[in-house]
Amino acid sequence: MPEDLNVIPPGLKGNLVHYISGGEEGSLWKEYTNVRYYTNAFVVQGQKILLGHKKRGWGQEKYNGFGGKVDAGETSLEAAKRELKEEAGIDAPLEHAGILLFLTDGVDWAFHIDIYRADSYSGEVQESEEMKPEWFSTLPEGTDGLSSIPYSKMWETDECWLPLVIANKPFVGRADFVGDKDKSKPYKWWYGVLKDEEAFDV
Ligand SMILES: COc1nc(N)nc2c1ncn2[C@H]1C[C@H](O)[C@@H](COP(=O)(O)OP(=O)(O)OP(=O)(O)O)O1
Repeated sequence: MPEDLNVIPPGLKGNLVHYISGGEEGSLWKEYTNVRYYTNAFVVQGQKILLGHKKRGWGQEKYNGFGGKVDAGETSLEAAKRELKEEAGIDAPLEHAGILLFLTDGVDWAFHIDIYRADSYSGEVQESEEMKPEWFSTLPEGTDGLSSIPYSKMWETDECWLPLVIANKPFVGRADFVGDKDKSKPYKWWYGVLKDEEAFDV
């Protein structure tokens, strides 16, 4: 059956090549009135990716990229570079890789997360108050003594889009969660690969 490329969820736009979706049949996307802007950055070097084990706050004990809120007066890219420096101690030539929209219970706003990636960095990777950085293999079987990406210790559905970051394919996606904070579970999700970066137009 051909894909219906007009099914992009509310809050996203893009020039789609293909998508994946899942969740409870017949469930609806949540309504939201506000958006809060965040960043999340990944350094990918050959078959290695740098993740951080979050030590406090939202997503504590999960592995993730490095990022946080975009402060007033900052661009998203400036915020991404600042957060990478604060949380992992490094500078990197970050490039925009994707946009994610996450909704969860208890708030009437959506997380809009600009995803960035870089193939190189400068400085020394260092643990911070917020994150403990750790290299993982991008290969499912691990490589060079590194474990594979610990998807079971990450936000659910990360497995849908992190391979796109690694493969450098532009994407947009949305996941709506139900339940309390860090214990929330996705009930509906959708991730689409875009033809080109210009298609990021949310
Ligand atoms: C499914 O939901 C999420 N999945 C993933 N992979 N990442 C998420 C999700 N929801 C939020 N995030 C990311 C976005 C940011 O990178 C962090 C949260 O940022 P944080 O709350 O730590 O923001 P800071 O500005 O660093 O906070 P402080 O005020 O504590 O410094 O998680």
